[in-house]
Amino acid sequence: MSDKALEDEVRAALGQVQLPGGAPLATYAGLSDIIITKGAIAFAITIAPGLEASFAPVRDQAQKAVSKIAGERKVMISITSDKQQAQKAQATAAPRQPGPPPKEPVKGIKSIIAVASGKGGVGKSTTAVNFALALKARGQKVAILDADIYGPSMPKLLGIEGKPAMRDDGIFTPHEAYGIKVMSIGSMLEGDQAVVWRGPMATSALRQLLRETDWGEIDTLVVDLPPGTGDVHISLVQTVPLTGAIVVSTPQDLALIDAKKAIDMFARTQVSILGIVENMSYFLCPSCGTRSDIFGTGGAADTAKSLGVPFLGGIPLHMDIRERSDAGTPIVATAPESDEAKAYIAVAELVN
Ligand SMILES: Nc1ncnc2c1ncn2[C@@H]1O[C@H](COP(=O)(O)OP(=O)(O)OP(=O)(O)O)[C@@H](O)[C@H]1O
Repeated sequence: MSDKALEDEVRAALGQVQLPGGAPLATYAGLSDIIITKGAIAFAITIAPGLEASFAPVRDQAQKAVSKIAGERKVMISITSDKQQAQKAQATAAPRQPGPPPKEPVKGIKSIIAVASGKGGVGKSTTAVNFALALKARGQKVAILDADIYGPSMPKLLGIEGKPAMRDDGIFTPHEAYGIKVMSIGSMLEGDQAVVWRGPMATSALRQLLRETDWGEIDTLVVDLPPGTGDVHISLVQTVPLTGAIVVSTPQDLALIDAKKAIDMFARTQVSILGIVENMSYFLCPSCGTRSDIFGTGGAADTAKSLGVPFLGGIPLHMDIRERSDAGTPIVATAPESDEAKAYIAVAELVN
């Protein structure tokens, strides 16, 4: 069936779902575009603030109705509140719940650590995967959630292919690599879809990947966040209790300015900063082992000090880190005795 035909079927199904006032959801002004990908059907329902409770059954009914025609695709429906809709929806408004909804732990997961960076390309994902593997090497049960909608890289970094399996009840069974369970938002995206997945779609996908995955018993879930600060970060910090965040930066000043912004965002949302990791901190000559501080190392340590957050150490710029990442054979798993791997293990030791 073509995507357009499937979209029409979804709309027809939504015609059978009633809003609190009795009108069909299909014609509701707050219904977003319906996005169809190979792995998912996603849309958002915008409501007035305070109507969350009365729209929860609408979401459930829509989920059921669309799931019937979704086949293998995951159905992702997010409810998002918008002040501009407030007046329109006033007539059916339910009493407003005071304060934000409580943070809910994720079943089976003891601790969640987010890995963030102020900007792209500083080595956040490489650090996240090797940090997770270092925790595993220290005896923990570890999982990774790749929430980087702009460049999901866990499938490549861990040599994972295809979509995760889904049980009959719609719950994902995560991939497994090097003894770590892995879910990536990349399995829901196709090509260049990050742009349309911004906002409600991305947060809805994050919620489902977190909550509708059979993680088993996990000591630490490492979440690889998108670079910068945005919807995915806000959604994560508002909905799950985080143990804390690690911010990755390169030694250059500019990257550190961005890192400060990321730290500020976590501070404002009461997430504790576990520390800053300085990536590509120094160059280790592959043939003679000589260390050169080509970027002027120490910037992250100074920034950490001035912000009163821990400095977790530096990771060398080393060809082996890049080559093994590209090959899906991360250094901590495949060369744990190397100095580079030891740098990641030292970070894990400081955090845990
Ligand atoms: N310490 C390192 N030494 C050598 N190469 C590295 C190092 N860290 C990361 N890289 C390489 O730098 C590139 C960017 O790394 P990575 O994808 O982890 O960055 P990122 O911050 O997650 O980027 P994005 O924001 O695009 O997701 C990759 O090719 C990776 O292999």
